[in-house]
Amino acid sequence: MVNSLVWTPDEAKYLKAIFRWQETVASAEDEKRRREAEDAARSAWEQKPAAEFRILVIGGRGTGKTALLTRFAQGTFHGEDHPPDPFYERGRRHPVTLDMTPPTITTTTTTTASTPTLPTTLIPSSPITKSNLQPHPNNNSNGNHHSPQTQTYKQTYMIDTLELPSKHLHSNPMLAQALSITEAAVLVYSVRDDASFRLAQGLAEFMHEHFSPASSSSSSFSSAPSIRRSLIVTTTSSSIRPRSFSPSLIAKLAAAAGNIENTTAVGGGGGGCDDKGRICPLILVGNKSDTPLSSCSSSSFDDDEPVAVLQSQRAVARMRMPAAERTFCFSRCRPRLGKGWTRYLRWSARRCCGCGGR
Ligand SMILES: Nc1nc2c(ncn2[C@@H]2O[C@H](COP(=O)(O)OP(=O)(O)OP(=O)(O)O)[C@@H](O)[C@H]2O)c(=O)[nH]1
Repeated sequence: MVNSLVWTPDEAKYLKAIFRWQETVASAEDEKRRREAEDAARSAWEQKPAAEFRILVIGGRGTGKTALLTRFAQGTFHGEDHPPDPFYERGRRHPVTLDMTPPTITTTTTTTASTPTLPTTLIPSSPITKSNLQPHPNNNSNGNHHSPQTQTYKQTYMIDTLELPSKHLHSNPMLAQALSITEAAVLVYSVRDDASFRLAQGLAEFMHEHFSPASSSSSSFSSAPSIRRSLIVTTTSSSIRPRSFSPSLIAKLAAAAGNIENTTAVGGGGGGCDDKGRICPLILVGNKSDTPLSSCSSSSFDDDEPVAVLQSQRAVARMRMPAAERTFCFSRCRPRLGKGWTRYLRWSARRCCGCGGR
């Protein structure tokens, strides 16, 4: 029937079939992603992670922290209709494998591609084994390399994400304690909810103060500011020996936890170092960006882009510290739809203070 919401039996049957088909496709895809995530986790675990990192995920109520972490660890999205996951305990543990490039490698001897050798002093943070060292496709494969040489290798890290319950957000001691046991923070707000953004700004300011050398009782920072960039980040996990990691590596891992795709583009964010010299990269994540832009209020737009993006950049710019890498600071995501939001990434990259769109 035209112009009517009453369907003929045939139309109803047809629509039902379509909906059932869509459901089947969606759940099959989700199931496939979940299985892939599990396989990846298993094989990464077998490779033995080089280190563990704790990443704190904070943000207002209902901003999608659980959704982000479920997407991160399981590759799936649990909507309102899904029953809660009984195994979810305010956090997820999941491995992340990154392509690593040693900062500089100069070899004076002839090496072969099958048995690459790296000067031990150039190994960045953890042992490189033959199994995870893979020649870069651009490398000369005839075996004769002369300096400079670039080789990438894969390194797996275990990420322990902790979600801070929103009721603890207003307790500064609680938040400070949570920050003191984590290596990086993912700060989440919902792009649909101004109040959650204001809360995120307040949290960012708190973190700025918490990690600001100015608030530190130690005076060594003010006397030697140039040392800050190379300060050692140590993990507090008793099973891991303290060692040095670059802030950009931690930022990449935090980006992975925050479902920020293309982590090679994310070098760091706001943040700073506390009085123990710990550097805490911060990544600000605008969640639920699957909302069609046109459905948001027109006052939220500027040149077809939401003002929240600019607000986020300002918020992070305000808290940028000399210790933090000056590259990426925040991004938007949509765990509901999974991957595929590089448009936002590129958009933010272009506007991110001086980092261009690498
Ligand atoms: N459309 C859409 N909905 C989302 C997205 N992420 C989360 N949600 C929904 O938002 C609601 C809240 O998500 P949660 O992940 O439970 O949020 P939370 O921050 O963990 O909430 P609290 O634990 O109460 O603080 C749920 O109904 C999710 O399905 C998204 O990217 N898009």
